[in-house]
Amino acid sequence: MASNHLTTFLSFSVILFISYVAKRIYEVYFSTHGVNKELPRLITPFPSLSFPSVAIPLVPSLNHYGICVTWKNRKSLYSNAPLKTFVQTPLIYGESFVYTSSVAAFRQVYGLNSVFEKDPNSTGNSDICLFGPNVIGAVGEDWKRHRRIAAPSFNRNTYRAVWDTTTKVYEDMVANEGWETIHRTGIVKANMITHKLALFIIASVGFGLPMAWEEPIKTDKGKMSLQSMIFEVSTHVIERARIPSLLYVSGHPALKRLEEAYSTFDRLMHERIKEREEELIVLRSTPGVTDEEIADTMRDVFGCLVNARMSEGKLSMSDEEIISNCLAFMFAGHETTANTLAGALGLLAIYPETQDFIFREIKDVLGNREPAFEDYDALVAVQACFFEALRIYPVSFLMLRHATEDTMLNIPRTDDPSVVETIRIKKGTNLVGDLVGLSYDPQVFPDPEEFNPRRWLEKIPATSAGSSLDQRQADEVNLSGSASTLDGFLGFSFGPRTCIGHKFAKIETVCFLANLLRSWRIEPVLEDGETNAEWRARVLEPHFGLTLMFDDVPVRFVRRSN
Ligand code: HEM
Repeated sequence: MASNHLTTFLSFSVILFISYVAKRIYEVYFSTHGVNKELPRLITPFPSLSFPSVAIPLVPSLNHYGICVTWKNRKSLYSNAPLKTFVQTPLIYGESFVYTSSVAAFRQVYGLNSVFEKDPNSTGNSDICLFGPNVIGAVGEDWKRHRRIAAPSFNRNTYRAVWDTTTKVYEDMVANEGWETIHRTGIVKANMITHKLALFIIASVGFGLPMAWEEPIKTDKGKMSLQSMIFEVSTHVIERARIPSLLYVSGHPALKRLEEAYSTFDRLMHERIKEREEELIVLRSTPGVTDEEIADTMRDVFGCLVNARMSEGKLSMSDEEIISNCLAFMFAGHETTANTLAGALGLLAIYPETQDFIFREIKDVLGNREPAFEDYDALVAVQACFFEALRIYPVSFLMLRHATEDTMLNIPRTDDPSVVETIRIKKGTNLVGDLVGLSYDPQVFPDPEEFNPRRWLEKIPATSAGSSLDQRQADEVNLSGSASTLDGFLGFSFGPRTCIGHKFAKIETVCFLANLLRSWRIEPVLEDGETNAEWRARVLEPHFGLTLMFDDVPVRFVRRSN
């Protein structure tokens, strides 16, 4: 009797297995993958943007490159793709994804009136919304509401605060690290200082929570310090979203830390919303106080959100949504800026002549005075250095969308750009904007592995930090489709959902680089007999999560004599 059951069970399992294999074979080899054209295909065990792909160690011989498929294959992925578009087809599990690195396709997918949308349930989007909807994860009308309320927070006052705070953090760093009087520092982990910087700026300019360069992990009352709390919250969003709450009772130290950080963050944010609202009520009822004065008091991004919410009425954004947007800014603004700047410092270390070129520009612009916010515009080579580092390391490397209706993409052929071909795309198809593919396209960026900030010099638009558009105006320009995005530079995306913090990030990095490079030369810390190229391959090979990241980037700062 028992053996009969076993035989039935086994036969049933075999039938299920064969049906699954047959279904996979059909899907892999005979389905259209949502497109009407025969596009080059990359067959991998799983989709790159899926849990198994991230969890299972890489096996390049089986085409299992995980989430860094585009990085690992950046020299070859599009060599047989005349439309700079291919289909990734997973063999074992999951749906196909269409990848494109074509600038023309980017403009259609991310531009105005596109039918391609973010999927609010996709990995990353749903995680980042763990406190509630926010500007990163929301779609449709809900996203418009978040963006409309959040955009005015990114204005000239904010940018000035970014500049001033960055200068202060730089000075704190030099004083606290004991670099004021020395000629040559010890080994500096560039990624550590850039993470600290980015965290401080977002905490201070974002939430009005200034931090000190040296801060203990615990307060004297044994509680987590502000710095540790913000660091924990901004770097462990995925873990917080994914780890089931039941596991927290295990009392594992890492989970305890996470729980403490998130509950403190939640409590602190609620308290601060209340404080800010009370402050605003007093201000608004004070005779003679102008809107400008109110805006000036509510200078940080968080204050602007509370102010905007009060102007529009409570229903416009709940407390949870304000907190969720703050988490979104912390997440989106911390790792991205820190890793781009770490990459820039690493590249500058191995390109001394580029450093000298940038140093000469800084000297020409500033002479011997300190850099000021108004200098941003003139520091073109420093800006170019940032763009080039972001091109080489596009931290936000994949931008996922799905087609909300049947649509098409018109893409010029690489071998004859006068011939434009149409790819019809079915509703529901997943599309990935591949920023690594675009950044390493030799047609757009000749000699793409070369760190060459000069390639951007003529493309940097003549707007200044002082006179430039605030984010609301920038949004309007983007919506009108006339944004003067640097040709081919889409590291901050394009169109209505372009990065809301792009100027925030640029001003922070340009200010930091201008301060650092005017006083110091950066050198790589090489191992015995190591060349700069070997150092680059060892140290500047990124790894990948929701963003592109670096481990230790060991450099040394040597004081410039003039
Ligand atoms: C080097 C630094 C940065 C890079 C490379 C970067 C890149 C990007 C990219 C590519 C997107 C579009 C993603 C997509 O549509 O799938 C984006 C969106 C976004 N970024 Fe950034 N970002 C940076 C810094 C910042 C900063 C400093 C903030 C905030 C303080 C920020 C806040 C956001 C937000 C809120 C969005 C979502 C906008 C929306 O969907 O309307 N980012 N960023």
